[in-house]
Amino acid sequence: MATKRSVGTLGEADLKGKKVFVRADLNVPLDDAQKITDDTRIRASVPTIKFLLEKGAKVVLASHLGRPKGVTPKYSLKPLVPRLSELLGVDVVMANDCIGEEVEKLAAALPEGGVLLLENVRFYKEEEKNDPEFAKKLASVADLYVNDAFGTAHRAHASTEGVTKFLKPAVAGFLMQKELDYLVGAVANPKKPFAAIVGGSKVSTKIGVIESLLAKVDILILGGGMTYTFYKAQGYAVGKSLVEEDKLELATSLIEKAKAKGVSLLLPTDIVIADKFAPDAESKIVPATAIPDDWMGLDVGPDSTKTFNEALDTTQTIIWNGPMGVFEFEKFATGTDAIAKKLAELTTSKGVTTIIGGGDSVAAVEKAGLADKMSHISTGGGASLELLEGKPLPGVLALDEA
Ligand SMILES: Nc1ncnc2c1ncn2[C@@H]1O[C@H](COP(=O)(O)OP(=O)(O)O)[C@@H](O)[C@H]1O
Ligand SMILES: O=C(OP(=O)(O)O)[C@H](O)COP(=O)(O)O
Repeated sequence: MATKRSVGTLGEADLKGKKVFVRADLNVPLDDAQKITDDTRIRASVPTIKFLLEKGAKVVLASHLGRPKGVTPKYSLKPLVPRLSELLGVDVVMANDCIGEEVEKLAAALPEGGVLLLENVRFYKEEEKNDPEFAKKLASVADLYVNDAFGTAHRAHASTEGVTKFLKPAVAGFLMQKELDYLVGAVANPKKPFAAIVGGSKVSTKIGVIESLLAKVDILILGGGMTYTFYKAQGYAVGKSLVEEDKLELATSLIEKAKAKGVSLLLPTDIVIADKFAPDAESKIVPATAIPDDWMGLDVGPDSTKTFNEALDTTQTIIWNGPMGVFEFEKFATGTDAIAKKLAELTTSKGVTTIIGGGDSVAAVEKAGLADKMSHISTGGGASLELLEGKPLPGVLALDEA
């Protein structure tokens, strides 16, 4: 698998006085008041940046946040500056853009040991299009490139892939290296039985991964927003629940493939429904087949949790990506908390290998105070699933070979 190749790492380059373009994944969850609700991804990016600063480098730091369409204040990286500054022990300078004259000036004025945080690279559509001109502009303010954004390594974007054509050396940061070391090992040769739990809201991204997962896992548990596309494909009424209409055929074929391959595919059998998408929504538990019109499924019910737990009791390796419900609302956090507790218990008492990936899944585990009970907390959900699929990660392939 191409992703297994060794990539160049830090320490091999002469860093003093050099401007280093660091692509991190600082895509952290923010609440309505723009307050960071989980800083795992920021903390995980600190060792690489600190190392560079201690070597006398000047760090130009780039990331995306969310999935903005154009410049959207809600997705600005500005709210991250105080926490970043605190963790790094330097006053991080924030640019209003990620390319252009102001960025050039601020980068040129950076002292050794200074950090310039660029504004959200996804404010430009050219980022996700991997536009070479845009990549060239990003690269123009630095001398070399470090990719520490494991969570975005499955995206061939300008700041993760295109930029490496213009900056050499292009090496992996410590977080990227740590994630690859752990996940490639755990995933290439998992202890069996092997279960994957997939939930969350990025249905169209993750449903495609399921087909390949069926070739690897013994048990596949689906929950969260993934559920309703499968329900609808089976002819159930799903009310106002999250559904990807153009994935219904795929969902049907996945159910059939799971059967043919002898994979135990578990969908929730009961659901916590809500009359609106809000923390104070009215809620009730209904069978999967009985979601009324105008209601939406926001969590898995207690019977489902019981079935999932029994299945997980038989496993040796579990990879979990995507919450079981809208855990940000207390009323709909029960199914997610139950999975977090079960995985912590299996890790500590039975030595099961548990890998949690994804910004929100990790946030849920942190919120439950169980992060240190898991075998590995990964900063990438989609990225760890694609690695598990055996797909090469473009952000890794673009780096220099060791
Ligand atoms: N039934 C559901 N309907 C809508 N959103 C959901 C549902 N279940 C979970 N979610 C949402 O999914 C989001 C996380 O999805 P995703 O980004 O795919 O996970 P991760 O960040 O762990 O990879 C959370 O914000 C959660 O509120
Ligand atoms: O949060 C992320 O992915 P994840 O939710 O799969 O962990 C990464 O920052 C990538 O974001 P994207 O899925 O919008 O490209």
